[in-house]
Amino acid sequence: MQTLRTTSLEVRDNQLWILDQQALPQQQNWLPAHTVAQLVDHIHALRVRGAPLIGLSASLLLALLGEQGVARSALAEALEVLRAARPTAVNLMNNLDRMKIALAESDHVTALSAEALRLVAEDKLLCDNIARAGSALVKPGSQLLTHCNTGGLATAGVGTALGVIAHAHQQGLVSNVWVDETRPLLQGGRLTAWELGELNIPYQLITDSMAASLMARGVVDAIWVGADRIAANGDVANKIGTYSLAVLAHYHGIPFYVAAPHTTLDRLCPNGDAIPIEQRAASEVTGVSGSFGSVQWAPENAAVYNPAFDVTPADLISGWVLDTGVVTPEQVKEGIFQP
Ligand SMILES: CSC[C@@H](O)[C@@H](O)C(=O)COP(=O)(O)O
Repeated sequence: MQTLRTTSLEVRDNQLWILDQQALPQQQNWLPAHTVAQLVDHIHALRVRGAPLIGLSASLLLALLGEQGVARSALAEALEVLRAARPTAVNLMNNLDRMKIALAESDHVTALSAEALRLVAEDKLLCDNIARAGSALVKPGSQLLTHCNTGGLATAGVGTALGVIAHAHQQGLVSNVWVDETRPLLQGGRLTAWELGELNIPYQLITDSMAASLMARGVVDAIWVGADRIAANGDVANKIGTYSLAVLAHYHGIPFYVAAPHTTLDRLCPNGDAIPIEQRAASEVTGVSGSFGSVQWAPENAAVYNPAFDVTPADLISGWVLDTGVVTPEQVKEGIFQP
């Protein structure tokens, strides 16, 4: 396969490499993702993360394994193992559905490579379209608040919600970005802060619990988040903490926007209750670990509840900003996301 490089994925010497998103921003380590076991381990550990990126990494690896001569039956098994790597983000399943069709073609090796490269190229375009559609909603001088990481690290392009913010900033519309640190794994504090710094976009990092008082002070003009799955009724699963922001935004009369590619839409999922929510290890809540090592502050054997995502009901969402344009609450109520 041709050499390919995004912010956090690389195909070099016919092998897949990933930028370790757990070591960022202190270290920029490119790690091999040459086997299914390696990639699944990276996905579990969130070294590869973000709904679009998970799907793209799995598709590229399948294509590369095909080129290396792995048998069609073994590729089919690999596809199912990859599909189960993370349950909430539907982009993984959507991308692998397309790879499965390629796998069934007579020249499956060529078809898999072409499809994986097409998915990467498409994702870049989807991000650009989302950024353009979303920035039209940003008012001059805005202070925007975002949660988790939805930038170039999480996609093959400029990102989703963060792509909107970056595009709006280029147009001179953004005066400040409030970055939720995003407990427990700190994707905001580590990754979004790093990306905004690289892009020279002014931001201030806050702990998640500070968002309410900022809204009460009137210094948040809009909230922009990504999505891991959008159900047919418009409910959205996204990083834990998103729902609290939506409730706060509703109370304070602040617009709350979800930005995502159409690959995040699951028309067959009727509502948020039907979205599988990943439960994660207790150690993520009892302490913190990273390139600096590990610290635990909770008592040994503390009982922990650690869902990775929550569901924001459609009623709290002001607009779904897709690559196809802005979808309004009225359109969602009329059934635009229904099958
Ligand atoms: C463009 S990324 C969209 C979502 O995947 C993002 O908002 C998010 O919740 C990521 O969660 P993560 O657990 O870091 O993969």
